[in-house]
Amino acid sequence: MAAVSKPDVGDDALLSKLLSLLPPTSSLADTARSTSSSPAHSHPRLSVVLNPHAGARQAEASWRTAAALLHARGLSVDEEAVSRTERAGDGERIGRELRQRWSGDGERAQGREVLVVLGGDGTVHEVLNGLLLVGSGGIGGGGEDDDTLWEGAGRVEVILVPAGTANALYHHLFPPESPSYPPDAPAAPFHSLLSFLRSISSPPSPSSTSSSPVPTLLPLPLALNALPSPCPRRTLTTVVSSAALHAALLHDAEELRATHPGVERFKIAARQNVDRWWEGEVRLSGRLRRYDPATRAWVPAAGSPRASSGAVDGATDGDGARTVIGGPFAYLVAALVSRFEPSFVVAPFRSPSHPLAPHPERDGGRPSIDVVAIRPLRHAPTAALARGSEEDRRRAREGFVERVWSVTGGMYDGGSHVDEVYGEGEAAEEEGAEGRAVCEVWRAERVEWVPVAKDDDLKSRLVCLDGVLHDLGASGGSLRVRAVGGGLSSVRVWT
Ligand SMILES: Nc1ncnc2c1ncn2[C@@H]1O[C@H](COP(=O)(O)OP(=O)(O)OP(=O)(O)O)[C@@H](O)[C@H]1O
Repeated sequence: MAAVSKPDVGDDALLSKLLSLLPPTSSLADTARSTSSSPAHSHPRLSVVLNPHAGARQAEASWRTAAALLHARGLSVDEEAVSRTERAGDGERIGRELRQRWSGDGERAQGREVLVVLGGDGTVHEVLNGLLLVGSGGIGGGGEDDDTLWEGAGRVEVILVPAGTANALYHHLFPPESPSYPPDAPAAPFHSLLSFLRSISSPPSPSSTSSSPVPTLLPLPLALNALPSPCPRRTLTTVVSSAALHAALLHDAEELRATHPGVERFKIAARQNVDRWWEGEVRLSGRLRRYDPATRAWVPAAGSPRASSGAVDGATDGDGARTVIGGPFAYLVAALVSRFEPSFVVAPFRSPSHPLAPHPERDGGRPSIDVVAIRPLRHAPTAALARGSEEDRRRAREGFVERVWSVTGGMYDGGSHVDEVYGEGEAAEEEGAEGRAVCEVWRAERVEWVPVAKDDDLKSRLVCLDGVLHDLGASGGSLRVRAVGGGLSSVRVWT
């Protein structure tokens, strides 16, 4: 990083507004240099990855604003430190190259690396995979535990500038319903950058920015996904691993991208798939809990699983509980973040400010994933109908659609679906409110999805990893997901 001439400022009024949100200081670079003995303040080196193709193609414009803001605070970025993705998948190459540069001998092998990512979730996903996933690992035999994450990850600080369509990770970190992050404010895309700049400024004066959120470096939640033969590979996720409706609708939504560039394409695609059910089972293990709508708290899940069909195993494996959840499923996601769109809150307990959020101390430093599922056969009338003829089963699926819409309505209503319970006599298993939950939520360390794969039905086998679709194949392959990160050695993001 070196100071360069003042970049283009597309919108001076916006720049002034952003500067007014920062504490006054003569030069942040001076401040950073003068306090370089402290790791938190050591001189940061900035690199930028920009996806010009993401979302509504606003990444270049956002970068002009971000660059101007950095420049105004004495932290300009050389053009050679800015990488633009040139095609799909390019983010991974750039992430790999950054790791190689940062792991070399000399100065770059230590100290802070600040990475500004301008794109959507897909861009973040690609860059982090290239940056963090090292070694060939092995999925067979030793399982996904053979994998290694780059040991230098703890030196990397990410600044997110949302430029995609959904920007789930960004809105998870800066929820638009929070008074601190009003979605229509000019600063809305720059909260992460502002936090970083606040962190290296002199302490705020009592009158200046006392209402600003305290800048925090938050470890990014990550999961390692192992895909089966014949194309075994590992992928890191930062948002979601999913199957069933979520994966199927993303498949159809991709075909709608050209005609419907905004998030409405996801709703159209959901309507095309909402009456489908997915056969298979989910295996949960590690530290395992289940949400109880009666007490609005986590309860231990071992010994208390209730599946509508299929095997149930509540055994303890020495590393926590192990439970098998039988299908069919109408909805199934393993979420790392609270939401998949700004106000589509699928896993509310992931939200950093929620009382049931993952908590490094309470969780003993163990990372987690929240599994959110809808199993139609937990609804007694639906289960009764589904036991009949093929035609009855079709009617059962159609009849259950309104339940799925009701749950997704709750997702758009701040995440209220987690407290939706069946009425008296409606639940297939009457075991208190926990048994009557329409939508089940578990928190686990490891999740395995074992679908009943059908040769002639791609959607029965599809999984979605941060928006990227994968076919598990027709030969009985499963998706294994393991929570990683969340600790001191993780990549962290400015919030
Ligand atoms: N120059 C490019 N041309 C075409 N595609 C690109 C280019 N650079 C990156 N891509 C691809 O663009 C895709 C979309 O990017 P990204 O996911 O960041 O935006 P989005 O889909 O609009 O947002 P979100 O994932 O937040 O909904 C990525 O899958 C990436 O591989």
